[in-house]
Amino acid sequence: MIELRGVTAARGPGLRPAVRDIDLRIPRRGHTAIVGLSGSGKTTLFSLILRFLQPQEGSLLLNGQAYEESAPWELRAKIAYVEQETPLVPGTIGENLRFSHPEATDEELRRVLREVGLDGKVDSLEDGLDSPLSPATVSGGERQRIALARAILRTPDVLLLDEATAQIDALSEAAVHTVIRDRDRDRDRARHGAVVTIAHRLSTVLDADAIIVMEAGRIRATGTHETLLATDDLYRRLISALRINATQPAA
Ligand SMILES: Nc1ncnc2c1ncn2[C@@H]1O[C@H](COP(=O)(O)OP(=O)(O)OP(=O)(O)O)[C@@H](O)[C@H]1O
Repeated sequence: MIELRGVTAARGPGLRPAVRDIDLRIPRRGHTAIVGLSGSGKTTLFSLILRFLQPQEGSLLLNGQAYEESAPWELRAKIAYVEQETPLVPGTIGENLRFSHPEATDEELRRVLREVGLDGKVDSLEDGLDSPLSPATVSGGERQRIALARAILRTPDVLLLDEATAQIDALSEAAVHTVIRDRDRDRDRARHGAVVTIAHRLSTVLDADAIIVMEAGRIRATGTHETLLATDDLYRRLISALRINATQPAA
């Protein structure tokens, strides 16, 4: 479980805090979605959880242990992060997938490629996993799927996913959701660990067990889709901005 206690943090020295007085508990299992307008502090929460940023006030804990008491690598081994704009390393598909886990076998790489629906594409390439990966040859959606495949090579305790805002193809979108929630219980990440998304799509928000609404650096409200729809005006506006019929029942 990740816990933030009274956390206030700025993005740099001399800057005003980007998040203030954050009290948040992310359960060990399940899907937590963060929503909010641009600049409300969603990415800053991820930076804090990843320890890229230190709080000015307050503290963070992972499974009851204060962040300062663990080595950065210990935290990073438990937390996987899928960025919105995934940096690809120059090299082959295999090298990109093995970036954090050089010891992974070809069989393991195939398994995660299958999970994100890229196995067919890789198999169709003459050199398979040894094919060079160039940012010019993969779409934004495929990039995020490669990052996701990399993140799930070893089951992380916490999977942080900053969902792509750019239009991505339907297959990629579906693959991302399947990784969070799979009909196959063994592969359902939210059943085995914590999945935290910065959600930019309706389907992701609807999927969440808990939703956090950020506003101007603070947590404005927390709840399920149904309770927030009934009680929170900003949530309703965010949902309609996602061009959704707010009365549509949760899928
Ligand atoms: N690298 C940075 N340097 C300085 N200020 C920053 C930096 N990144 C974000 N901020 C500021 O911190 C505040 C919170 O930004 P943050 O990126 O966490 O919001 P967000 O909700 O993730 O927004 P978006 O949806 O646009 O990514 C904003 O006022 C923003 O201008």
